[in-house]
Amino acid sequence: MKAQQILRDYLTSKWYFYLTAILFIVAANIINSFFPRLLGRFTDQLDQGQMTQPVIVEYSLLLLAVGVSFAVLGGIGQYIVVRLGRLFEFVTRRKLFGHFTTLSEQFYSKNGVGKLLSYVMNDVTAVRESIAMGVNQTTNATITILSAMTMMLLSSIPLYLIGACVLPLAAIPWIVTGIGPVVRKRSLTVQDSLGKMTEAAEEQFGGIRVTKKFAVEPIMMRRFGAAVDQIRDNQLHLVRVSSLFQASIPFLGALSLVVTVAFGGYLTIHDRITLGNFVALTLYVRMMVNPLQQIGNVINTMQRSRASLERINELLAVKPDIQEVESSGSIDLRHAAIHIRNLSFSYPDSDRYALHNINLKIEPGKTVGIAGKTGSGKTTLMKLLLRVYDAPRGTIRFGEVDIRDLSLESLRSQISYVPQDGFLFSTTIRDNIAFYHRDTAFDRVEDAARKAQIYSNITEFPEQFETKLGERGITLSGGQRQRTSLARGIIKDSPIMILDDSVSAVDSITEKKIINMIRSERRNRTTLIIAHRVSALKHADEIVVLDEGRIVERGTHHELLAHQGIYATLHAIQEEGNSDAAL
Ligand SMILES: Nc1ncnc2c1ncn2[C@@H]1O[C@H](COP(=O)(O)OP(=O)(O)OP(=O)(O)O)[C@@H](O)[C@H]1O
Repeated sequence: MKAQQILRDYLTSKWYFYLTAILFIVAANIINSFFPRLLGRFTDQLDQGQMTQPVIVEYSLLLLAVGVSFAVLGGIGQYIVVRLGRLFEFVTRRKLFGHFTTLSEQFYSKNGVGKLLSYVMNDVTAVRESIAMGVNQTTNATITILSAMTMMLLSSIPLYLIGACVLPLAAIPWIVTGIGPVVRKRSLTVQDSLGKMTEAAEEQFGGIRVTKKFAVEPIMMRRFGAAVDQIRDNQLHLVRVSSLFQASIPFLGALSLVVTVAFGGYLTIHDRITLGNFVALTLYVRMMVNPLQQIGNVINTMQRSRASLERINELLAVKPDIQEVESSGSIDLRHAAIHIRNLSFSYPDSDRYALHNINLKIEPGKTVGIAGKTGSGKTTLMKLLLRVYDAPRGTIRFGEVDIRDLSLESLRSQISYVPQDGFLFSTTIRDNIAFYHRDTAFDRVEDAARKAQIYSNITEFPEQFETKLGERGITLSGGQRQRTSLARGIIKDSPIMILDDSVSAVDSITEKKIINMIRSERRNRTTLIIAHRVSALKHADEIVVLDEGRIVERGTHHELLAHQGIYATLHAIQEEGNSDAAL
């Protein structure tokens, strides 16, 4: 995507509104340029002793008409431009958010949430400001300068005088092109450090509970302080150069006025120009300084927002890691066996295999338990089944269809994945459980809550299922969160269910009830259970044990106990724990 793509598309789609706004601003400025001319004439009549009461009234009304027309027409033009700028902000944020939803886990593990927020907030605002300002002030300035020049040329002010007066202003474009790129570069650094600060803030707020429990607030303050200091340094670096830029333009304006007053004044006292023309000339030169300053501001802002625009466009150009093939289709996973053949996988930025040569066939309707130490690859295997990451082609099939030939919608809508720490949204418990279909009947929500053994907890809250969670509501305990997330998985009622350590935070009695419920609910439907506790796995049709990414044991509970390997050791330790607890 080209650097200016999103902006160009927007401007092209709204060109007629922009044109209307520009016409209003042009008309306002042309009318405004009559101001000095009227005052010049007024001065001449005053000078020649022709001033009468009706003339004063006439000039006052004319000046009033100029002022009102300028305000009304300019106001309308400005309103349209500002409105369009806001619309751009809205459209771009929606587009960015829509794009974020297509990007994969890998993208999010590389880009912190704070950085992405900074794109959506700071960068979009910077571009919006620059378009509104750009159109408004550029039109204002260009027309004011052109009409001032035209008016000067149409009056009987000598050309050499006009030339001498506007000469200092000619240096402005030279300054603009010289300093502009420096402003842009420094502003890119500022935006980067703003992104880093948002990222740091996001992490600090996210981890505030841990920080407090470890009483390490000073360390966190120092770290955050470092991010803020970095911004200050970068901002000052930018301010130095942009202030120099801003200050040099009024200086040149003042220089023009000095020339006008000195040279124009000299010619006036020698009767080479009229007093009225001298007044008009001074006003015209004065009138041109502001627009020139505006042009400088616009260019300054544009340079800054260009950096933001580049970042937005780069982000929109990021392709999702997981791509669907054009011919992707859907199959009914209820009757499809899962075939995993010679599957080896390493994460994109890692040089070691997370899974080695996995071979596993899961017949439809069977329950498979997966055990293994932490880091042995259990979740990775599940991520590959959900295509959070892509497994090499040919290594995972559902029935006869390669996973890569299935549409993501078909695959993911038929798998219910319950992670160990399911994220709950800041909405009601009901909406969290009915996440997959918000309009699910209430009795089904209640039923799922009962099955997940969370019903009685929910009904104890004053607002029961309508209780809000998160920032504006209550905080659930770890075990309650896990069971709410389990209810969300149960209600989906999918052909395949994956419980990824989903009952690790509940007590053994509740775990037993949940496992029994899963066994009866999911009879004849494929279920994969990852667990560290043997009690959650022992009823599975087959149990596989992973170690360092390899399947090292497989069989039923009894076969594995007889095998006297890792599983049997795990069982022995846990049994011992239970009997210790019983003593
Ligand atoms: N996004 C990632 N990028 C790189 N390496 C990863 C990523 N996620 C996991 N790993 C690595 O892959 C290996 C397997 O991790 P995985 O999460 O599958 O283990 P696990 O068996 O599910 O562990 P646990 O029981 O603790 O959940 C680990 O060495 C881990 O560090």
